[in-house]
Amino acid sequence: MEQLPGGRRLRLASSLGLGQRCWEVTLDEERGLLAWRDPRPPRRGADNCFVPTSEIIAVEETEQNKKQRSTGKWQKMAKPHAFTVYYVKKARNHRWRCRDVTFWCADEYLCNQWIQALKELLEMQKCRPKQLLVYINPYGGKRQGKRIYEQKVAPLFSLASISADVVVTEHANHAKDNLFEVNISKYDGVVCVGGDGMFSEVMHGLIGRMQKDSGIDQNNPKAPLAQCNIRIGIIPAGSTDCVCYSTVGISDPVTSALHIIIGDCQPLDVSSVHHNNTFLKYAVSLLGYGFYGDVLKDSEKKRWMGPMRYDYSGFKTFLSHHYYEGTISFQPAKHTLGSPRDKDSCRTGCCVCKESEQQLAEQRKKCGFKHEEDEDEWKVIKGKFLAINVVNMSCACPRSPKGLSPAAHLADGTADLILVRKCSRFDFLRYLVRHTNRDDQFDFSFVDVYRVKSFQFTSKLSEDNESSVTDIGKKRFGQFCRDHPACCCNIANSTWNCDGETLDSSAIEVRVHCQLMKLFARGIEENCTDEAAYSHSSIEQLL
Ligand SMILES: Nc1ncnc2c1ncn2[C@@H]1O[C@H](COP(=O)(O)OP(=O)(O)OP(=O)(O)O)[C@@H](O)[C@H]1O
Ligand SMILES: CCCCCCCCCCCCC/C=C/[C@@H](O)[C@H](CO)NC(=O)CCCCC
Ligand SMILES: [Ca+2]
Repeated sequence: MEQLPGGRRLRLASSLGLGQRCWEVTLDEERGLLAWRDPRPPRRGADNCFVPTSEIIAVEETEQNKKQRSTGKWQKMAKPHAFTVYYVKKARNHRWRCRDVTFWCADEYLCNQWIQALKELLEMQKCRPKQLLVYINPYGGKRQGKRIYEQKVAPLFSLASISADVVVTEHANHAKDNLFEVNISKYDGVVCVGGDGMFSEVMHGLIGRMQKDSGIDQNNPKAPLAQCNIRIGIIPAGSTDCVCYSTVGISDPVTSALHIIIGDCQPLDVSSVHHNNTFLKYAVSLLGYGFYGDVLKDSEKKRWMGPMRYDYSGFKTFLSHHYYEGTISFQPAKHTLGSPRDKDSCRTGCCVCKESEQQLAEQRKKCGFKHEEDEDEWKVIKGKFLAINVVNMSCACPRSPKGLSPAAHLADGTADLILVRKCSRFDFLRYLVRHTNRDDQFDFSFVDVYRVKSFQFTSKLSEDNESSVTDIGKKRFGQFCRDHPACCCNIANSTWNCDGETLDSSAIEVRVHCQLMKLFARGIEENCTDEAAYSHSSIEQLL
């Protein structure tokens, strides 16, 4: 074993037993890799194996009578001194699994040396959580939250020596209210088991608590908000699971649990939504008026259908083909790199998001948390819209694998504003189908997209009501289109879909807060399988 001057281990290399043969096993702290290689000349199927030390989940001394994971049979081990390393194995489509490998050592001293070196390495990973607060929504999605946590997640947390205080929610807002009361400093993170609605609850609890503790008035739409540094982990068990899918690349409970265990960190933009100087909600994925608002409103009555309710209400809303009149004002994002029509998407280590992080740090240095007057120009658009979507992230989900705005960034301080103007049913269907395939969904004459940092909307109905509150005729005719009774123009307002929750007001004011919170995630990885991420030559070098 080589030593660093301070006595710290740099490289541990031994010949250890694995299966029926001896393998060369190397732990290189400097390169952050554990690798094992069959020293015999390569043959088909035989391979070098390696795992980044940051992706080791646990190391355990192996009991002499070890139950073999693969066969489930009890097998008396031939050699008495062994240790097992549990690690992340990256499979296709961003799916992660926990795998283990058991190495046999010639003597107890060598075995302990390896266990100690690996345990010290794990101790050095300071970003890993030790104590978590877990909220489970037993009624989200297919109502499997409790089972998913108990069978798939809790065993992994205990393997990684993470302790968890678990709350199974008894009613809506249970988690949110609870977060205002708990001793939050006790925890290294909060985990929600459920869908986007459950995530939204936990996020509101944490951001709200943070503002309360910092004396910030959430009702002031211009107030700079205090960043929330405690990370949230999402174990997907909902109907859409858009936040999980867009930040991890898959909606899979085991994958998410492993991102939590290894302590990943992904900053996330959050939009604040206000009406008349009153705080309404925060949003991280979709703020949708028109189509997505109407789908949500209809689907809420059909919760008993589970995730299928969105297909049913989506179809119904599509047939109704309502459009809505209103005025949109927005401030275009000027200081960020990138545009919604970019071909490249936000990926792990995204340079657009990094640039925004630097700008944010500089701005904080310059004016702290003081509000800086924003003089940037506003653009105004009036029109008739089938859908108005404001997305802080791509909104990729299993129904729409590249999302509503494939090039939107998770942490650049901007949102993409997508305006779908009145068009034929056939054209709207063509647009919706492009949510599900690779074609450019902005390449339509009736679709416009802008990257914005703030946004306002007023419906024609509320403008009319405000400008002529005494016009009794208008009020009496309420919901009907007097000019064209057979058309799809809806004099009633639509509803805002805010991350899957409805908003009470149609007139809203939205501001994007750059990187207001953090998730246990790393964004979507470009080369997601181990084989793609590490070239064989770099492993050859190590061994
Ligand atoms: N015990 C509970 N009883 C009833 N409602 C609850 C309970 N716990 C949480 N909720 C509420 O249920 C709502 C929906 O939950 P969740 O987001 O987990 O599932 P979903 O709506 O099926 O999935 P998605 O949001 O991904 O479409 C949340 O807004 C949350 O506030
Ligand atoms: C003929 C083919 C048409 C196919 C159209 C498929 C379009 C799917 C796009 C899905 C976009 C989801 C955006 C995310 C929204 C979430 O914040 C929200 C809460 O979970 N989910 C919905 O509102 C649920 C919205 C579900 C809409 C159907
Ligand atoms: Ca963004």
